[in-house]
Amino acid sequence: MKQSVKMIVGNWKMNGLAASLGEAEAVRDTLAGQPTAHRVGLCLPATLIAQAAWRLKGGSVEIGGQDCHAEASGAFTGSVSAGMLKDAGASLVIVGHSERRAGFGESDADVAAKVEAALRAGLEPIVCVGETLEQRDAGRAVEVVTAQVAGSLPESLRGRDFAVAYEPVWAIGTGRTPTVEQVAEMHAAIRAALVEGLGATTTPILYGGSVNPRNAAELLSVAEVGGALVGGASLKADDFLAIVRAA
Ligand SMILES: O=C(CO)COP(=O)(O)O
Repeated sequence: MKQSVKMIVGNWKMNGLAASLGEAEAVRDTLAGQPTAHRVGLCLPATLIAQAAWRLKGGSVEIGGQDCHAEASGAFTGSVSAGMLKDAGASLVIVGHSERRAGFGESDADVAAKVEAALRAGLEPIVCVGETLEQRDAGRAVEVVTAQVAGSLPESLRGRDFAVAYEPVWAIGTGRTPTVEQVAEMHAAIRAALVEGLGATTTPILYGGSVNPRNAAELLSVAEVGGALVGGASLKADDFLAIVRAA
């Protein structure tokens, strides 16, 4: 199904200081003057969320975190809980990003536990899946991603608001993107897995990986692409807004 309202979400990763929130304010101001039908969000470093919530108050930009702990509180030095993100002003949270899966050893079960924590805190999770180049070259992309969907999305998501982001690991930060045929194949497989597992027929499936103002319109026009999860190009308001306009 082609979804008309898209979800365009920026992931700033470990980038940005208080001064960088000027870019977020520019996004807010532009959307105030030229409203869009699409949902627009920015997933910020945890340190900026409270200040962003205050500075962007009243605008249409949704604020999110980039990860959360599976527990609500406790002796987990350095970690941030879903409830803390919510308390700071977030409404979204990315979970299971490949940089967390690879760099921090997060398994599908770990991701599912974080999804549960996000739901308990009242956050809308954006659950990331995606194959490595090695897995794609071995012809296993659909199998790998289907297994990630089955393992990372708990039954408690049934009927809840959430999104899935398909982010092929080899497309992240590389300037390389899959062909529209590859995107269509992967998003169709993810939709089938979502319908089978959770009856989720309309949950947005975002595409992420080297989305930029030049390729956004083509990627966002593919069947079952319900939006974009944008890394590097979300750091500058002009680029991010160009992607929103391309949707
Ligand atoms: O990982 C990503 C978003 O979560 C994609 O990053 P880039 O857009 O920088 O490739």
